[in-house]
Amino acid sequence: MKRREIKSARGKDRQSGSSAQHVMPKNWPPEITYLRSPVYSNKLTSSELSYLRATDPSMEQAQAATLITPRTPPVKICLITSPGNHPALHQHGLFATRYLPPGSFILDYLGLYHSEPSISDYDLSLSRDLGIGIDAAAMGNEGRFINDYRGIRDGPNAEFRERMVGSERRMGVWVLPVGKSGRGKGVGKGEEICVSYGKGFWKGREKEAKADGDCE
Ligand SMILES: C[S@@+](CC[C@H](N)C(=O)[O-])C[C@H]1O[C@@H](n2cnc3c(N)ncnc32)[C@H](O)[C@@H]1O
Repeated sequence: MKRREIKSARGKDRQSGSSAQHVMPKNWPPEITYLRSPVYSNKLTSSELSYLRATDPSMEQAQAATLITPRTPPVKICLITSPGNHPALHQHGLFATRYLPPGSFILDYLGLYHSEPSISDYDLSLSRDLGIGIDAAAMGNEGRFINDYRGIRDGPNAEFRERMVGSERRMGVWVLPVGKSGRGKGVGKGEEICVSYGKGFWKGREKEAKADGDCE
């Protein structure tokens, strides 16, 4: 399958092999490559590649109604300047540009599909069993700016869930469904989109901080 990667050029980008133009999202960092589809590490084994590109009929069926990927996701990248107690103050976050109903698809988390150990803050697990992750540290899309809900709101309003796009496995970001508790209310226009990174992410951070402290 041919991959199309978009390279930065004075804010406006051209898709290679196509005449389609794509304007980079506002506030996109120029040093990060903006992607519209995943990039595969050349170190992935053939069995890892077949997992990533396998056709899983049950998933395809389940996602049939949501397979159309909007060209421009309903999000914006914002520098967080307020409130002053936001835990990611002076970093960026991802915000909804319109009301997003419960259970709706927002965008895919794009980056480098790889299976090497990583300590990147932007590495999202795609298969724990195979050790495959999606690292958006050096390349990715708006998904890399989604913050964890802790310290921002009572709970997440979005979640990561796998989906198939054709025969390609992706990690999508979805608005939380209404759910049994009825807490999934959707994401309001202008509201920050937050997921749960999982306790493991923050435990790993604690360990790193402790190890750093031990060296002082
Ligand atoms: C995937 S990035 C999210 C985007 C990041 N804020 C940025 O501007 O690039 C993950 C990093 O964001 C920060 N972060 C995300 N959620 C956070 C939270 N709830 N509290 C503190 N830091 C958070 C942490 O530094 C974390 O390593």
